[in-house]
Amino acid sequence: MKNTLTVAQVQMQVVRNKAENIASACRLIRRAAAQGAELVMLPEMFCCPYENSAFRPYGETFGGPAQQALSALAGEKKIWIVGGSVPELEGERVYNTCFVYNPGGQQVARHRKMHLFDIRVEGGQSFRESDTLSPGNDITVFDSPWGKLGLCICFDLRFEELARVMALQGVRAIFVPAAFNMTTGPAHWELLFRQRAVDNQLFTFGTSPARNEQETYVAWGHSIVCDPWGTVLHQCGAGEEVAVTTVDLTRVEAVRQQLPILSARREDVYFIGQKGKKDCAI
Ligand SMILES: O=C(O)CCC(=O)C(=O)O
Repeated sequence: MKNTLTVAQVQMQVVRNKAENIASACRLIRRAAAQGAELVMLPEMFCCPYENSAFRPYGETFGGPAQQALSALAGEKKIWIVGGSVPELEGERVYNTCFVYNPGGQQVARHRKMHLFDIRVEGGQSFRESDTLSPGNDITVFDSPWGKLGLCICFDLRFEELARVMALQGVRAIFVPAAFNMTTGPAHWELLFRQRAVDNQLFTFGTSPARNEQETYVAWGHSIVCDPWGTVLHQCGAGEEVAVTTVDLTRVEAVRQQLPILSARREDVYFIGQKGKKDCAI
């Protein structure tokens, strides 16, 4: 198993033209590959404005143009690509989906966002993804030369159970294409990435679009990498950036050994209801 991983996070500016977004993503992925990235990661909805009215018209079925471009580029550059997310059309439904490609250009994972982002913060951000999107129902973990890796999309990160299940399945890093906003970004972005990293003693990578003040939904930016100790190894600003970070994955096993919290959990008492009779999953 490889222990050193160089990741590039493409914090790109998303515009209103889908083809232009795909072209920008490819241009920045090429730049990342030239800088030595072994795995390149894009933001949530990298080829679509983050807007309910846009998800269906910008969407694509399985094997659509954004997916084809990323698969071809992964094969050409012999890199891994965690392809942010795209609106994926299937029948009447639209999913917020992340596809992952290996250096052979094969799609090796697909995560459909499981928790839809429906919030209404007084005096701040409102959004209802469930007006247009359907939730996925599967936890996504995939094999790589660096061991098992996990995926979740933006709001999914708020659900500690999801990250915990992935950690218990053995993942060493969780990749999170995301687009927090100007209300929840400053309040919770860094906190959540550090929190999931510390709780589960693994790396977290969050990649956001660059901020665009003209858009209806203004992304926070601040793409981030946290290590299993909760240290922020890199955090971008708000503008367009390709951030390249090399991590030492043996930190996962080292921290788990030095501070053994995962192995010290008391599963025998973590349940709600009568002792010995688990009637509520946690
Ligand atoms: O959880 C948040 O604050 C932001 C989530 C979000 O923007 C999303 O799920 O797309």
